[in-house]
Amino acid sequence: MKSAKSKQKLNDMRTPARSRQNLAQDRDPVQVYCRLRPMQRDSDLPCMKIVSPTTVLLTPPVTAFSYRNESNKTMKYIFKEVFPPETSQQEVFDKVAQPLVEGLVKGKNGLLFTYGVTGSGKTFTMTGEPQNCGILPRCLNIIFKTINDYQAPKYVFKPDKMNMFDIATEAEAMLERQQELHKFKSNRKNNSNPDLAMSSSDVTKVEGINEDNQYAVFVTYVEVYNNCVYDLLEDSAPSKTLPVKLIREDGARNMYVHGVTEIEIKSAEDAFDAFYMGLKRKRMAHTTLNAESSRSHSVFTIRLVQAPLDETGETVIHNKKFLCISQLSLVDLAGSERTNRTKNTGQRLKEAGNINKSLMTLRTCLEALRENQINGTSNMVPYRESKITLLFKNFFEGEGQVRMIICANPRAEDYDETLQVMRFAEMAAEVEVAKAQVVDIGATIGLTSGRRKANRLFNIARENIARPEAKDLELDLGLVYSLGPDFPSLELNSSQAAHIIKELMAHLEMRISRRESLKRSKAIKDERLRSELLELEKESLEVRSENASLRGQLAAAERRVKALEERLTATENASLSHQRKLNEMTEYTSSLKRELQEKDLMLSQNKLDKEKQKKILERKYNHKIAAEHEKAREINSEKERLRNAIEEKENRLRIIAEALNDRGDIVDSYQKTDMAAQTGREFTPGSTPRALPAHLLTPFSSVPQTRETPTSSRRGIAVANPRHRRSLSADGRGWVEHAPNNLVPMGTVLKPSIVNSKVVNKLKTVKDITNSKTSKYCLISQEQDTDGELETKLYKGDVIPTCGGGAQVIFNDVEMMTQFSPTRESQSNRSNRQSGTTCARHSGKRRDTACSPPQTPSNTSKKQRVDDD
Ligand SMILES: Nc1ncnc2c1ncn2[C@@H]1O[C@H](COP(=O)(O)OP(=O)(O)OP(=O)(O)O)[C@@H](O)[C@H]1O
Repeated sequence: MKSAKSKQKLNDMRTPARSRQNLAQDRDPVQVYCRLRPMQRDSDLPCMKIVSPTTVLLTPPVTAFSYRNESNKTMKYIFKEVFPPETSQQEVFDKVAQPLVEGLVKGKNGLLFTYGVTGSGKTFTMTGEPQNCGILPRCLNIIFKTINDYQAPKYVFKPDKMNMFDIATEAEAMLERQQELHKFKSNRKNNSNPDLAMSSSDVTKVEGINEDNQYAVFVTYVEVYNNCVYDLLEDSAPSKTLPVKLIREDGARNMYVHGVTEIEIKSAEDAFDAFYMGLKRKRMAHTTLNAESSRSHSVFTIRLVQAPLDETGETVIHNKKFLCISQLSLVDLAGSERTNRTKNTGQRLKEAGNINKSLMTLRTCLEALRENQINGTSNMVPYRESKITLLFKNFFEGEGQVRMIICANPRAEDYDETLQVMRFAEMAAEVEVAKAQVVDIGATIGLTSGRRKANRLFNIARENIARPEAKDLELDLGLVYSLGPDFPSLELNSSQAAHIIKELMAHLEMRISRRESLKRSKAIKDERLRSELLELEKESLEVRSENASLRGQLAAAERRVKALEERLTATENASLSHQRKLNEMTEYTSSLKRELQEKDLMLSQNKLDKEKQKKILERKYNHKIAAEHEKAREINSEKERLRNAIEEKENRLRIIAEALNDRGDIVDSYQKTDMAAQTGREFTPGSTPRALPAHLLTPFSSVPQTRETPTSSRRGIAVANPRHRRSLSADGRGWVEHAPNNLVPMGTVLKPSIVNSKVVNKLKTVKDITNSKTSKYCLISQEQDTDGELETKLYKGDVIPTCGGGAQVIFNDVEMMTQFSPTRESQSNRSNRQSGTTCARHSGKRRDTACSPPQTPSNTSKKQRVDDD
């Protein structure tokens, strides 16, 4: 029984180039070469110059975009080697690709890709032209030249569709070969392009092949077009669209194209057939820059399967664990291009976008790898963002050799794109890849080397012995089972009979003893053989039972794998649709974001406008408030002034009232006389009294009392003097007289006469009060008192505009006019008087009513002004 350690060792040997995250391993940088193509026209100006076998200078022409935008310096780029335009295809192959083929044969993985601007010679370098073939045909030629003598019969190794290989028995392989022969005869297709093939005499072998192994070559050819993988070797009608293939990870964490057609190739010609068939399917499109431009990345992969021969050196060991699979991927990347220069539109523009995006992802991946390697970080490398990088993942994370040929067109016209390519190359050269280890599996499992050679010699010898002319050959067969030389002559003659018999006896004795010893040896060997056979039988039984249980496990595992595969396919489909949805949502989100940004912009603009308006309004408001304050101050000072005036008047009135009380009886006669004297006629009802002294006619009068006049209130009231109308009613400001409809007409001089007023019976709209003309408000009401006398009240106030645009009325005056019937007995001490009208004004809390007894005839109204606070 093998230990787990030795099993692991075998596993490692089986896949020498599988991914291993052993960072401590030796590493090699990605080797970057540069190949300049010849100039197309004599008139073309160059922008590149080779200054040494490893260095080129890149000088910006004045027409270049970068000339204007960046410092127009000449840049120096160093490569592993720079190939001038005159370098032959063979030279490029020898320097770049042959070491990769050597590695392939020794079991190492290799990746070679051509990178450059469209039309720079990538396809020329990779594929070449008729009679001047490129790297790919040369690789195929040299591989077959090298392994030709060591190839396994066809169909011994069979792809298991999961990136691994099964080993068939010789009989199974033969059956398949016969079936293929039958099929081949019935529908033979010729895909080959003789021009692409090379004469095998031109080719040399590579060194380092292990002669104790058997080899088989398999090829796949896929293209990555618009970030989808297509199988170019798929057996389908050329007119049919190829299905998209998925990239998966196998058990050893290697990426592979699931379900890709992997063709076993037995000669370089077969390989060209396959390649040419794929080439025909490759999408080509015309662009303005290059008439035969590749619109997709194409990946041609050569897988070399090798298995050690058994100890006889005759057949391979039928154990998958001992298989060594190495691959060489030759990648012709689509050209990077500036879309505005190619003038592509529609589908071509989309292709260009996808090409540039995948190249950008390749660049990003290499940058991330380099960062991780330099800084010891383990940042995620975005392999999954593009199919081409996902497919290359193993090369960068596992072991192997990665080489890149930067193809450049030295003409000045291409400078801007070439500059980007050079920067990419500079960066890629700093990425390191782990070195692959070479392992001889046969030696590891205890097989001696030279088995194939020994077997060949043995076969030659056997053939030679079988030949008739070989009977004379003296063969040293070593220790063989023989009883010795032939019997001596048995012819007896008398003279020598005794001697002959003696000789014969000796010979027989020798033969007998020899036979005995051979019998003993045979018995020992029989015994040994028996025991070995028993041992083998036992082992065989164990193996058979183990085999049976393994078969059961395998069947279960296969069922599981199938179920998992189905689930995986479903998940991948779902993932694809999710990815599509995600893309749509991302697009939608970004459009929403754009909208949001626009709205944000508008909002901030509005906000700014509003803030501006707010500031203007604030300024206006502050002015208004200041004006209001000013007005309030004015009103207060006016109030103060009026209060003082009222107090003064009150004092005077008090004095007058006191005087009137004291001299009540004098007044009548004095008044009559005085009035008669002034008017020169009799006082009649309805006439206007005019002759009262000025200081008594009005409380506002400032005329001093020069002579002794009675200070009776009766004398002081300007009952009939129209000049002494109530000042507030006649101040000429805009009034609103708000009076009921059915106001009893007074028709006397005491009727409130308010100039510049507007009479309304009903306040219909706010504008009745809130307008620029109205500043005073007077509400008139009439009612009968308990004695049935008519009482008219005038509530007066100031109309003050409010901040909100309305108005408030501050009542500050009440004027009352009461009509006394001449026939009614007054309860007061003036009850003997016939009739009269009193007038009172109220304001604030204090109500100070003083009704003078009527001095005038009954139809004359009498007005008295009582000023309050
Ligand atoms: N080193 C060279 N020597 C001679 N001719 C060359 C060389 N390199 C390129 N050419 C010619 O230039 C033309 C364009 O080359 P090619 O098709 O290889 O470009 P490309 O980089 O593969 O373009 P694309 O990316 O568009 O496929 C071809 O006709 C080819 O023959």
